[in-house]
Amino acid sequence: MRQAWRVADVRAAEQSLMATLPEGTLMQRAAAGLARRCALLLEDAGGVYGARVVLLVGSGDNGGDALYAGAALARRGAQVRALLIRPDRVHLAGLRALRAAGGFTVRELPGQADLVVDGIVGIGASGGLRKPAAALVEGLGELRGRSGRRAPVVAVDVPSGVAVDTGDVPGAAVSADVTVTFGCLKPAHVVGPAAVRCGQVELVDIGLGPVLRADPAVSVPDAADIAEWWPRPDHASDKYTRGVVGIATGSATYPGAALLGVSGALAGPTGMVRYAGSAHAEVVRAHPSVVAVPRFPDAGRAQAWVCGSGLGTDDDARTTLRSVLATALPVVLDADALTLLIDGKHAKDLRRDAPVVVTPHDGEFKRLAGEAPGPDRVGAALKLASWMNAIVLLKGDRTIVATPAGEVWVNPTGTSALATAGSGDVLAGLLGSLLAGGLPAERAAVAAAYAHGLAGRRAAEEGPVTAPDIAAALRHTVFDLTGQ
Ligand SMILES: NC(=O)C1=CN([C@@H]2O[C@H](COP(=O)(O)OP(=O)(O)OC[C@H]3O[C@@H](n4cnc5c(N)ncnc54)[C@H](O)[C@@H]3O)[C@@H](O)[C@H]2O)[C@@H](O)CC1
Repeated sequence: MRQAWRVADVRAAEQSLMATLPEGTLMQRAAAGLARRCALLLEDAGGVYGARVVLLVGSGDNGGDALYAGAALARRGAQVRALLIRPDRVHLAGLRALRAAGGFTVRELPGQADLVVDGIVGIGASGGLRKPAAALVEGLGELRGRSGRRAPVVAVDVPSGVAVDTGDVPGAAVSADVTVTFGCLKPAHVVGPAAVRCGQVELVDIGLGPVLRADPAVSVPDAADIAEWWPRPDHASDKYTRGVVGIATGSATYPGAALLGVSGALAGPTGMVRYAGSAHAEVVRAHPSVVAVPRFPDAGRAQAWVCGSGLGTDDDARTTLRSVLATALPVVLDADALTLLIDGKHAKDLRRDAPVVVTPHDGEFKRLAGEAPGPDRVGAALKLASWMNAIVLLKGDRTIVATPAGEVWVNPTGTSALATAGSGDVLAGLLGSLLAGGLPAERAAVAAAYAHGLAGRRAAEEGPVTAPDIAAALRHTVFDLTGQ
């Protein structure tokens, strides 16, 4: 897994590390790593010697990093030009180093470049990018160099203009091909529209790890985490010990929601799927292995329930939701179940010991929380999790999982292929199966989002994606992840 820390925690760690080191050591380490990555890019595009490098240099230490890295490239024969955003406020030692290496300053963006280094602003940024930097970043992607190739943009620490702690992009901002960051990841590298602006993120070790004492702001799972967590049967397993998941979604009016939830659940680790609801006949016809009944009280035992999508919002739906919440089992609430929560009539039902996972998209989030997630999606998800005492899976390009205890995960496998009707039903079913299979609720939510994203990508390889394609791709995805 990867983890990201907030600016205040990074600053505290840097300060305690700097106190033990000769002045400037950290910047030298950062600049060396930055220069190395820039040189690799130039080597791929005709070599460092003779390459035209443009540095965009802001007034803080981020600009200092760019200047020192520029000096290192100039020593290898690159033609390095620095455009100073505020010539009256520049990292003087960095500028001296650049000049001593043969680099020089320019007043305007040159017409040609083989590489652009964005050192306008780093973790010291506040608010959106200000003039004149804002105007400067507009045309960056157009610069071309030797053999007409577009000049890659390398962001120093973070792309200038992004909100580092939230991943928001409030205005003009750099879109980087590569972001070279120092010490640890920050939230902007992994969440929100900023993450897309980072391009490929490369972490340079400057020795921060041992002094980074604060809890991370967000964690990002990788395939190894999901493989480790995924419940697997062993020689002693039977259909009951693997867990039984119950699906209370869909209706005679919306049987599709039931079928999709069930198909998501069938791709999970449980040994049996039960269904309770008025789409029972359709469910059995499509999935003969499912034990389906019309009413929740007749459903039999399960280890987790999924309730919501396609259920409707009438009295019967309310009764089902109330019954599901009255169990002592982990529960996933989606779609119509979330709508039923909005009037507060189920506040008492939500006071339960077993976990509740809610899976809103932005519209549902707004109705549940009373306001849209806004620019700080992690903060918003955490607030709702704490308020509802539930795990919140906030759907999006980078789906967020937030817990009432303050943990946050961001899913890295999202794809626009998942933005299709019924996709969330498949996710909820899979999540229910992981819960019933015994995973702690936040891990079940993280693992479900991860596998769901991979399945969406896999399905997209074969053409336009519908929800049944995602469910079908899940089986292969789970096999790839777990070997089973
Ligand atoms: N602190 C450390 O130990 C290290 C810091 N390093 C670098 O230092 C950076 C942080 O340096 P600073 O604290 O000097 O801060 P920055 O260089 O990120 O930014 C500070 C400057 O940017 C201007 N600024 C702020 N918001 C702006 C906006 N919205 N539009 C335009 N200009 C804006 C401010 O006027 C200020 O002068 C890191 O991102 C990293 O690149 C690295 O050298 C590694 C070590």
